[in-house]
Amino acid sequence: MTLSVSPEDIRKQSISTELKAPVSDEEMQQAVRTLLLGLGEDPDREGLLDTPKRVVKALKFLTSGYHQSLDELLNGAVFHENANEMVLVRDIDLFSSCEHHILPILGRAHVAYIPNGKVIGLSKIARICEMYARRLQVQERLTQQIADALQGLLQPQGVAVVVEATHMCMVMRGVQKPGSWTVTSSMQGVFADDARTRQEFMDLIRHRASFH
Ligand SMILES: Nc1nc2c(ncn2[C@@H]2O[C@H](COP(=O)(O)OP(=O)(O)OP(=O)(O)O)[C@@H](O)[C@H]2O)c(=O)[nH]1
Ligand SMILES: [Zn+2]
Repeated sequence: MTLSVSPEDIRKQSISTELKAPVSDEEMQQAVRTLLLGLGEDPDREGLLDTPKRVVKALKFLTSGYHQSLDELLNGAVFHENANEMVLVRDIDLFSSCEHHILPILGRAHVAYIPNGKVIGLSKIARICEMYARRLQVQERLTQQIADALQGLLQPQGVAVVVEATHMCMVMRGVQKPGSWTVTSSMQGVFADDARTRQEFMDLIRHRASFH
């Protein structure tokens, strides 16, 4: 199996800690301690003693997508197959972090493609979403990166990605609009060129599954 995403592209998908100024966990924890002090808290009270350590651990997990690559998460699960009907994985839960405030973006992704000789393991579609979500993001880029990854890996007839999400930076602070949510999409190939294919995708992401 040959991937059309070059090793160089795949390498660029992950940000190596070696390339960045090395910052120790200790220094990161000190920074959280400073934040706590700035908030008027006492970082030495019992409940906060381990908070710097916990915050650093949590943030590292929430951005662990920087250290993953498509190659690694795919584990070879691209198969030659003569399917040429739409494949859609719907309602993939997404937990990301906005790059402006480092606050949660909570939502769902719907990802479809029409194969062109190759299919991908279904779980890998959710893993691709997760890898890009676990970085500091804007919703538009997250949506585009998911679509570009599938396009690059499969050269399908088309890819469609819709992300529906609510941004805690717009809910809990700032403009404070709890009911608001944002829809972003990336349509490539036949989904961009053919209104009927795009409509079929839009209908499929709206219909109720019979087993629900
Ligand atoms: N396009 C886009 N904007 C986002 C996303 N997440 C957060 N934002 C916006 O980024 C903008 C940052 O604006 P600034 O004025 O620099 O920051 P701010 O003062 O915190 O803005 P407010 O949220 O309006 O209080 C805000 O309008 C956010 O709503 C995203 O995924 N995509
Ligand atoms: Zn934000």
